[in-house]
Amino acid sequence: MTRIVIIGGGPAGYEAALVAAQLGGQVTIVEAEAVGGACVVADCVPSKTFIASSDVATSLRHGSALGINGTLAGRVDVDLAAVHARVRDLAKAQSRDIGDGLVSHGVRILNGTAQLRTGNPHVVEVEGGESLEADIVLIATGATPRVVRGAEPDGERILTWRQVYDLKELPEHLVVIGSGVTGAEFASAYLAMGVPVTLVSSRDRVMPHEDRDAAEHIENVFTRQGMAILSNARADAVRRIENGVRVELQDGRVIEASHALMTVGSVPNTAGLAEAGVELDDRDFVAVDRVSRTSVRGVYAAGDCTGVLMLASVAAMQGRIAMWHALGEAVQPLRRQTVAANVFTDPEIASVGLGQSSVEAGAVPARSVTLPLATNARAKMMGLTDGFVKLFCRPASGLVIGGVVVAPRASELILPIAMAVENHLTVNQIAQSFSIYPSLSGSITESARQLMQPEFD
Ligand SMILES: Cc1cc2nc3c(=O)[nH]c(=O)nc-3n(C[C@H](O)[C@H](O)[C@H](O)COP(=O)(O)OP(=O)(O)OC[C@H]3O[C@@H](n4cnc5c(N)ncnc54)[C@H](O)[C@@H]3O)c2cc1C
Ligand SMILES: NC(=O)c1ccc[n+]([C@@H]2O[C@H](COP(=O)([O-])OP(=O)(O)OC[C@H]3O[C@@H](n4cnc5c(N)ncnc54)[C@H](O)[C@@H]3O)[C@@H](O)[C@H]2O)c1
Repeated sequence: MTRIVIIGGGPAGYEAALVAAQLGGQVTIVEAEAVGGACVVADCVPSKTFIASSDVATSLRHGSALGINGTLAGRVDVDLAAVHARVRDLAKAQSRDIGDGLVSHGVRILNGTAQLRTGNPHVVEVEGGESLEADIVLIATGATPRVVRGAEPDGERILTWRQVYDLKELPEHLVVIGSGVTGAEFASAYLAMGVPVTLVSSRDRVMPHEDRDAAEHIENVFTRQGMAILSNARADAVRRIENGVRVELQDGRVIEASHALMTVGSVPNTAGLAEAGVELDDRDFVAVDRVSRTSVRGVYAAGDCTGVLMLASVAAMQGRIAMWHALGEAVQPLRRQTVAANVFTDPEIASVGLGQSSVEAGAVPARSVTLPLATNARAKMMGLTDGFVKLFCRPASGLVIGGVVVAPRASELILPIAMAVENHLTVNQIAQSFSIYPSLSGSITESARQLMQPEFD
């Protein structure tokens, strides 16, 4: 039996474990905190659960435009203790369910911090516990919030995104520092809950890695809803002052607020690996190829510790690919161009495949169309004025190569475009598919129709 030791029980680790157990491996997961990983107990699952509550606040406010008054003069009443208890309970239950699933598949779970010693066999030492010999090791140790010197989180007023669920009251004024996806999502959620938000953005626009039109669209929505966005602004220091925080920007500007939320990115949990002979890249992520192999034979790595695309779905796929490869199954290398991703702001941004920046950089020739949601019959009925659908296809063949949806629940609307990209469908094939009338997805078939080429073209 192949002995497989997996370090880290997040999506990369637990999905890999399920595949390896299914293929007959003898599998042990060593996890320092809780099964499910930071994804389930601290990052993705808690934030999306929190956002589910802020979405309700948004709907209540939006109701008055449709003749339903659920709020008092636009104010919503947030029971923060109940919101946070729900976040914690759901994360715990999810962690428990994943643990139960692993055990029922025969996976052994050990609690503790693991240290890798490479060799033949490899040895994984669990702090204060066993030494495990392994034929195959998967490093799936994830990442940790980055700390800016001079702006160290204290868990009370200066917070990481993992600490917000300990707050007893909503901030009177929240400064969110860093406008990547994490910053944008929290800024959006707190704004919906009625908190005055200032967003400190180091670039000239928020979410610099997202589709430019989508990011600008969301920035306009944020501003219209009363968020203050400071562009080209880097925080140098965040200090405690009486009853609040003082944020000092590099250009001399100062913001005083009740709380600061640091969303300035993550650093990989890869301490000790270079010493074990595992090659790291210049940012300390584990260097891997497209089937998750590291520089050491028999040692694979997956998920955030590789920095490939820091998404739970990608972590899980990298983990599965590692085990399929290690255990001799046919395997398709990771294809970044088919990965769908979603930003859970209000409205959401979902995207897949090649986008505007690749087209503008001349990396790929494409035709595209952008349909504002305001032209969609269902959107009109729902009182939606923001959002759009954008579709990209090859100029001659009409092959769908990418798309962006900005809409409420865009995460649910992107799938037909993701399927088209994955399965090499053309705009004609999407255009000929029935969408429901009236529906937001009708804008996807409509944009495909607008991109259709006559047969003789
Ligand atoms: C705020 C936020 C929201 C997010 N929302 C989404 C989203 O909506 N959708 C999405 O797809 N992605 C989202 N992500 C990204 C997603 O959370 C990560 O991509 C995912 O957690 C990566 O999984 P992983 O298995 O690599 O690592 P993790 O989930 O971080 O798990 C790694 C585990 O390894 C353990 N570990 C570390 N070192 C050791 C050691 N030496 N010994 C033993 N155990 C160890 C840790 O305790 C941890 O439990 C979000 C991220 C953040 C920060
Ligand atoms: N919905 C989702 O799928 C989801 C949600 C959250 C995070 N993630 C993933 O996690 C990864 C990390 O995202 P993130 O947003 O946490 O980090 P990030 O690194 O993408 O963004 C951090 C931002 O903070 C800025 N910054 C750094 N120091 C600063 C300072 N001193 N002052 C002001 N700004 C500063 C950076 O320039 C950057 O724009 C991404 O790959 C993202 O896709 C995904």
